[in-house]
This record gives sequence, C-alpha cells and structure tokens, in this order.
Amino acid sequence: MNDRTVVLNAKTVNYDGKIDYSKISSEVKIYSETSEDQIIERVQGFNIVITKEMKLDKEIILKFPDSVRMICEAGTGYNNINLEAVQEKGIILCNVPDYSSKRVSHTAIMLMLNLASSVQKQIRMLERNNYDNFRKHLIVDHIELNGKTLGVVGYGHIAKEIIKVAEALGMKILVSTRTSRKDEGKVHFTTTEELFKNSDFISLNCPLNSKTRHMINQETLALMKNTAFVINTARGPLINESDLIQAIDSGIIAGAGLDVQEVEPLDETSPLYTMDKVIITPHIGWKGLETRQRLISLIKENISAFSVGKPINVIR
Ligand SMILES: NC(=O)C1=CN([C@@H]2O[C@H](COP(=O)(O)OP(=O)(O)OC[C@H]3O[C@@H](n4cnc5c(N)ncnc54)[C@H](O)[C@@H]3O)[C@@H](O)[C@H]2O)C=CC1
Ligand SMILES: O=C(O)C(=O)CO
Repeated sequence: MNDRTVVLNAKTVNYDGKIDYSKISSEVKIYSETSEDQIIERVQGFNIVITKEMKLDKEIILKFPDSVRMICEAGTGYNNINLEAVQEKGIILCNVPDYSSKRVSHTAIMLMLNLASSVQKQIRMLERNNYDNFRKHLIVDHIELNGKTLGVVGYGHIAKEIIKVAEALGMKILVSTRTSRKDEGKVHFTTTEELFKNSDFISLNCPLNSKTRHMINQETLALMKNTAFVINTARGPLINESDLIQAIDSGIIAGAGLDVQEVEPLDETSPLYTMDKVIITPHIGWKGLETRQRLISLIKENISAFSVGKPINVIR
C-alpha cells in the first residue's frame, strides 16, 4: 500500500482540536503548521501529501521527492496549487468536491438576508446609541427578496444549493456558466454581462483561475444596478477589491457580502471593516463541525481509492 501520508497544516481544519486526522491512512504524520521552507524536508519519504489552502508554487512542487505520488487538497478550490508543476512531476492532484456545499450556501444566503435587512448597520447603530435613540432615529433599508433577481456565476454544487433556497424565497434566478445551456425549470441561463446588468444580488460561485480573476472590476461594476449587492463565497481575487470599494463608496452598486477577500487575512487597515453596506466574514463558509468531519472522511476515501490504484476526484 502506497499510503504513507503527511498532513502539512492540520490546524487549518483542526483549529479547535475536534478533528482527528490520524485514521485517514495506515501511516500518517501530522504537522499542525508548516512554513514554506519546511515543506520539502517534511514530504521526504511520503507518498501522499495533504494540504489546505497552502501555496504550493511551481518551484516547490518541482523539488518534491519522487516518493510523492499524490497531493490531496483538503478542500474544493485548488487555485493554491501549480497545476503545470503537478503535471510535469506526474503527481496526481485530487481535491474534495461537495463536502461543504450546504454550509457555504448557508453563508451566501446569510450574507444576502443580512444585507437585505441592513442587519449590520442596525447592530452598529445599537452599539453606538442607547436603545431609545435606536428606536427613535433608526432609518435603515429593508428590502423584500421575493421578486428580486439573484444572478449566480457558476452552476456547480454550491450554486445549486444557493439556488434552491433563493427559489424558496421567491427570487428569480439567472445563471452564467462556462458553457451555454438550456433553461432548467425556473433557472434562466444567460451571459455574464446580462447577468451583471439584470441582477439585484450577484453570487460568485465559480473557481478562481486566469479566466475568472478580477471578473468583478471597474468595468463590470459599471454594468450593475446601483441597488445591486455582490456576494462572494468563492475566492477573493474574483473581485478587484479596490474597484469594489470605490464602486460602493460612490453609489455605483449598493454593497457586498464577502466571505473571502483578495488577501487573507484581510489587512487590518482595509476600509471594508467599517463600511455599513459591506459584511465580511473570515472565509468561514466551510467551517461547520459536521462539514469538517465530512471533509476528513472524504479525504480518507480519496486516499483509499489512490492506494488501490483507482484514484478519485482527480484534477490532474
Ligand atoms: N467559502 C468557502 O469556505 C468555500 C469556497 N469554495 C469555493 O467555491 C468554488 C465553487 O465551489 P463548487 O460549487 O463546489 O465547485 P464546482 O466545481 O461544483 O462548481 C464550479 C462551477 O463554476 C463553473 N465555472 C468555471 N469557470 C467558470 C467561468 N469562467 N464562468 C462561470 N462559471 C464558471 C463550472 O462550470 C461549475 O459549474 C470553489 O472553486 C472554491 O473556490 C468552496 C468551498 C468552500
Ligand atoms: O474548500 C474550499 O475550497 C474552501 O474554500 C475552504 O477551504
């Protein structure tokens, strides 16, 4: 069995000590954290490398010893890993699809409901004022979601979960994805440009790659309604953050809900922290306990499949 496994940054998943990596394969070495200059030394002699959101660039992967036959990204997005180098080394790269789709969809819907009811603004007003003032002077926007249009970029696992809830809320659904498709039920497929023009909420649910990086920028923001909100639970660099901040500040769009940011953790000087029409969460979409337990059992399935010569969830 070629399943000698090293986990390089277990703490990213097991930050609360409730997650057990020890049974994912017959032999596992677990490191809580690994710095960039420790990677090569730590993967020596192992067949399988487990990482989460760690940058594995071309230079590092090309230095991997020949013992390493598989890298498993402990998550869905794998934009942190250089695909060219993986291919050049003949290493199998797999990910974990669909372990967190429901949990991430809850986060996207939470951000949308929160923005629709100005919850963040109300909490801030409560913090700043006593309750009497709060009651007397509170004027915040409350919009109804029924009848509004949700535009979803991407039509994968998470997008479909978000759409189920949005439909139950009475929203109209537009979707743009890589390939053109026929409408499915009430889901209307369109171009990204039309989606940006016609949506009240825009939810990003596609991978980050060279085609999608900065898909939200000054130009595309200008297409949107001035009442539109952008929700990003996918990857921060899908949005040019300074263009977004400017667009919200100048009323080009209404606001944003961002579970992911261009650079994580978000710099403490970022204006996003204090904007009333922006809600930020620190990439918590996937962080439920049940979600993380499911992640570990799916990693175990990836390893078992690989060790009997039938790898699953293969990216490259
Ligand atoms: N916030 C969080 O904690 C989490 C974030 N994610 C992120 O969410 C992303 C989506 O996850 P899933 O729905 O599970 O992935 P998925 O692979 O099931 O779906 C991705 C969808 O995006 C579409 N797509 C690809 N390129 C596109 C483009 N240029 N324009 C429009 N659509 C495009 C694909 O055709 C597919 O429909 C992941 O790549 C990951 O980056 C995933 C899990 C947790
Ligand atoms: O699984 C993913 O892609 C996430 O973003 C969580 O790490």
